[in-house]
Amino acid sequence: MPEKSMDNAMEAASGAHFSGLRLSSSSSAPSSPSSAKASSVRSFSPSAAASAASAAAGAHRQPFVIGVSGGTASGKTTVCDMIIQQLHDHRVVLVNQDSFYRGLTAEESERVQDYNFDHPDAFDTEQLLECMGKLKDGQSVNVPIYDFKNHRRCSESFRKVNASDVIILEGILVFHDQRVRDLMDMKIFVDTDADIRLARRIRRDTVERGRDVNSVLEQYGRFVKPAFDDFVLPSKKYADVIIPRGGDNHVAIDLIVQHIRTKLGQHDLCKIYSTVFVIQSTFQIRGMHTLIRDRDITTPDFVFYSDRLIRLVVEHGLGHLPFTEKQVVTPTGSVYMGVDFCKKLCGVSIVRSGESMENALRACCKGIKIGKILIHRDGDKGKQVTRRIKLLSFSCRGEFLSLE
Ligand SMILES: Nc1ncnc2c1ncn2[C@@H]1O[C@H](COP(=O)(O)OP(=O)(O)O)[C@@H](O)[C@H]1O
Ligand SMILES: Nc1ccn([C@@H]2O[C@H](COP(=O)(O)O)[C@@H](O)[C@H]2O)c(=O)n1
Repeated sequence: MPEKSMDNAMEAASGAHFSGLRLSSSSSAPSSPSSAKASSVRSFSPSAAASAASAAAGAHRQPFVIGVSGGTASGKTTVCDMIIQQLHDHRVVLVNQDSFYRGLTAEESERVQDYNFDHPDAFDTEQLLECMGKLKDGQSVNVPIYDFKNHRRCSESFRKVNASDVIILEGILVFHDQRVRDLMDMKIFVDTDADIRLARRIRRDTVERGRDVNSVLEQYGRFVKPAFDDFVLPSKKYADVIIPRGGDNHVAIDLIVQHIRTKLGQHDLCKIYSTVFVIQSTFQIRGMHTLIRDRDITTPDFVFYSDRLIRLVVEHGLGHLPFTEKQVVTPTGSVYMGVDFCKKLCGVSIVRSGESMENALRACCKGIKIGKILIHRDGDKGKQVTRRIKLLSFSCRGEFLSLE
């Protein structure tokens, strides 16, 4: 695995409360220097780097899917554009539910003023699901382009949408069908006053969609408002986040973007490196990370809280080691079906990097043998760096936990 990319990924995902560990099992002594830097605790194996690298190469990263719903002209598209703009360092694509409006029959086209474009049946939801499924699977898709002036899809042109880190699905009824909702990692409802929406709709439909004011008002009263009350508003309950005032609400959009960034960080890391485990953050953990980052902390406090954090990482790392089943008889005579720790466990700490973790490992594993590895870097800034590895006074067979 390219060491740098692993380090960078860790760094990017860390925030103030990240603790990572990478594991693999080995029964041979350490031999490869190439995987010797990156995380906090890991068992040492020459194959670890290779398997993680192949996981990185072959792994398909699941995109983060965001649904954005709300009434007509509430500002859904505007909010999506703002999110996309602020997530500029991620690949984000927008899919509009409008693209999946069904084509009208000749009869329907003749009496288009009687057609209800706000009813769930107006959309080809099966096609939408197929398209979203492909995108989630990492395939690119051709999305139809809808022509609002002529109420039909452009038959000869499509918009190619590539697989991406983030997929935003936007539309008045994207929360209506449970199968569509189930695709979403986050649901946003844009909540804008009905009068404002109607005013915007009149302006937009007359300027951009080739309508006259009368037809907009007629359609609004007959179909748009009733369907909003019957289908759109009831789907608001599925939203995780409700944004009042749409695109004017910069605070809400900032918070949403921050949340997506955090999710993408952890999401990516664990997907790319299948042997990376991220310890669940708690206020205790964040509190300790805050203390040790405070430049005014005293040395004894720094040591105390670092040790506590290290202990958590070591405990967590041990939890990923193999075990065997074991039964014991309790003092009251009942049988307890438990597990036994792995028998042969050794620690290897990287000199000047993992030694601070040795005490925690000793405290957790009675009598554990800990060896040391010295990694010597030759080379200068800007020049090629080679590493020489030296195993200092150690012999042990079994599971290795490397501390670095
Ligand atoms: N915060 C806003 N202030 C003023 N006009 C807005 C605002 N948000 C959207 N609009 C306008 O209202 C219309 C509908 O907005 P849009 O984002 O396309 O809504 P939706 O996608 O929900 O139909 C567009 O013409 C847009 O320029
Ligand atoms: N041929 C069509 C298709 C749809 N509409 C209206 O579009 C609205 C949904 O789009 P928004 O951008 O406003 O979310 C919906 O309310 C339909 O009435 C249309 O007028 N003609």
